[in-house]
Amino acid sequence: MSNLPTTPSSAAADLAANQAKARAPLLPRELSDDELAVFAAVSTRRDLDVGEIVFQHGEVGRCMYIIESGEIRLEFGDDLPDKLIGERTFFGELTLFIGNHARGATAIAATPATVHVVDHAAFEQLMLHEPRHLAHFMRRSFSYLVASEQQLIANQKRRNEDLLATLNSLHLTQSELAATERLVQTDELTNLCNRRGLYRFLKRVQEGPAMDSALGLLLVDLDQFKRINDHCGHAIGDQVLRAAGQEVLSAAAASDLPCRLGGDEFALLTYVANIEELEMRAAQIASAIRSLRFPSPNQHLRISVSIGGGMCALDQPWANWYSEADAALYDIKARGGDGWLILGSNASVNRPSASDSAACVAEQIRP
Ligand SMILES: Nc1nc2c(ncn2[C@@H]2O[C@H](COP(=O)(O)OP(=O)(O)OP(=O)(O)O)[C@@H](O)[C@H]2O)c(=O)[nH]1
Repeated sequence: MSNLPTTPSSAAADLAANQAKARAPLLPRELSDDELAVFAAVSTRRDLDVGEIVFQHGEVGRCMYIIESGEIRLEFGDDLPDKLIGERTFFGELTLFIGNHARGATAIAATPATVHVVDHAAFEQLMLHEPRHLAHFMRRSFSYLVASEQQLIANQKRRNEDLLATLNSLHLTQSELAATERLVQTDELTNLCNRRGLYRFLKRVQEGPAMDSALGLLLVDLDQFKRINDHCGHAIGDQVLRAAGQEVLSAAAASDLPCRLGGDEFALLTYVANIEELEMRAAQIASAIRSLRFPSPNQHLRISVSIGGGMCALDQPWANWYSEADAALYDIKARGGDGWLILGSNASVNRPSASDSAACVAEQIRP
């Protein structure tokens, strides 16, 4: 047991300090003069060197401490900030209230310090002889604990809200990124995939697992489209491109890739059972586009297309079979267009049926 000693300073300075202390409101965990005297009367004093451990995190506690002089650092771990506490402050009190309580922090002397150690026997003495002081001390202590707990819950709630906001913004960024990615792969005029989208699809096809059906490629190019622009204007030209794109789309199944490569060039990558089915797709596109009608200065404008195609040898680089389909397209163009040529099929150059081929764009817009 001990009494709190006075610090070795002048009496005037002590008085001023005491007056200042008397005026300043107590911090929640500071003891009043009365409380200090009551606890000092039943406690033992312990001197600590810098770095000396008072107790360890997780250790079962037996005593509470009051700092007479110096500073103690409480280390809570788990990314929680340390706390530096000073003179008159009490800590480790839960062990007296609860008994066999595991310490929630490690307490270390941050400076040379002296503490009062209040053990269970001392606490029981106080219960008998100083119940009023003890009740007041406990009420204060509980209020502090409840407030800390509420603060902890509020912090947790705020952290959860922040986390939720971060997740939401991440989600938003992801959808924006996905939308941007879709946009850079989409042709503005027809809404079909553009050349960039086609290359991504080809890469996916070659790197992905093998499919049951075979892949065929059709390259579709409008005949003499430049003349449509020249004679009917760009607006009609755009209308023709949109309508032609729609017909390529109509010939595609959900797993196929219809796209506009640029200008008046379209492509269809399509899963088919065999080359005959690929040929049927080409015929469907050619006659559908041939059936389209547009207003023109002379009379109703008819258009035709040339289509080159072939089956895709997926064990070879895609550039190989792409250039073969392109060569077939060039071939049909060189023979006057308005038809399709599928490499490897029995038929050579095909043309739309006689009923469809009554007119072509060149004749329609000839002055
Ligand atoms: N209206 C319109 N025209 C376009 C667009 N993009 C490209 N063009 C035009 O399409 C025309 C394509 O001309 P060419 O490549 O010579 O093709 P073509 O006239 O069909 O000739 P062939 O293919 O040999 O039959 C060019 O005049 C381009 O200016 C577009 O988005 N809208």
